[in-house]
Amino acid sequence: MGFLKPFCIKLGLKKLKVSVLVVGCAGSGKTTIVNSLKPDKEEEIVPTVGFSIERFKFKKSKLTVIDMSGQAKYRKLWDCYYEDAKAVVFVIDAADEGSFPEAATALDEVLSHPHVKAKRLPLLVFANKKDLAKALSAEEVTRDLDLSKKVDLKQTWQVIGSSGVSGEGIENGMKWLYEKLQR
Ligand SMILES: Nc1nc2c(ncn2[C@@H]2O[C@H](COP(=O)(O)OP(=O)(O)OP(=O)(O)O)[C@@H](O)[C@H]2O)c(=O)[nH]1
Ligand SMILES: [Mg+2]
Repeated sequence: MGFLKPFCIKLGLKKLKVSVLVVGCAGSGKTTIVNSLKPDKEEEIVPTVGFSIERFKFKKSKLTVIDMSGQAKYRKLWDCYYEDAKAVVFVIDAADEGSFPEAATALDEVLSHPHVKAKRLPLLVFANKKDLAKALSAEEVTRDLDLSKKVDLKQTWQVIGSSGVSGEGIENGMKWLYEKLQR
């Protein structure tokens, strides 16, 4: 059945069930992005304590999204979820260049985790808050964080400009991820 599964999913005979891990620095917009994907959107978003698990449909897949807190005191928790994850979403506040060094260190830690390396998990980076005038573009974030050097060439990755507030770029990013997950 293993080799038939991708065909069954493509034909719509079987639903893709995947777990996606959402990480990034505190305040970068992870929960706002996850919330924008949910059919029942929450009015008020507060800093995540520890983590939050959300389950909803995206296209023909059933997504389990693990929205981690970016606060330093909860960072070690991220390590507990790589094993089951099928993809990683890393969110950067593109309007806060001061947060880039911390984001770069956090991303290095993600990419050097044994499960992420061994499974070559697809990595979607949201250069978030693009609605703000001072936000850098996806290309500028890629350059400033030296992403092409950081990410293993064999690992599938993409940087997409997004706004958790307006929703811009999020659907595109998720579509990209969805295509990678079907393989
Ligand atoms: N302008 C703008 N503000 C955003 C955007 N995304 C999130 N925010 C704001 O940024 C703040 C932090 O958003 P959260 O979604 O709580 O950030 P988080 O990454 O989940 O933070 P932690 O849970 O603490 O790790 C909130 O005030 C959001 O309204 C965006 O795309 N544009
Ligand atoms: Mg949060």
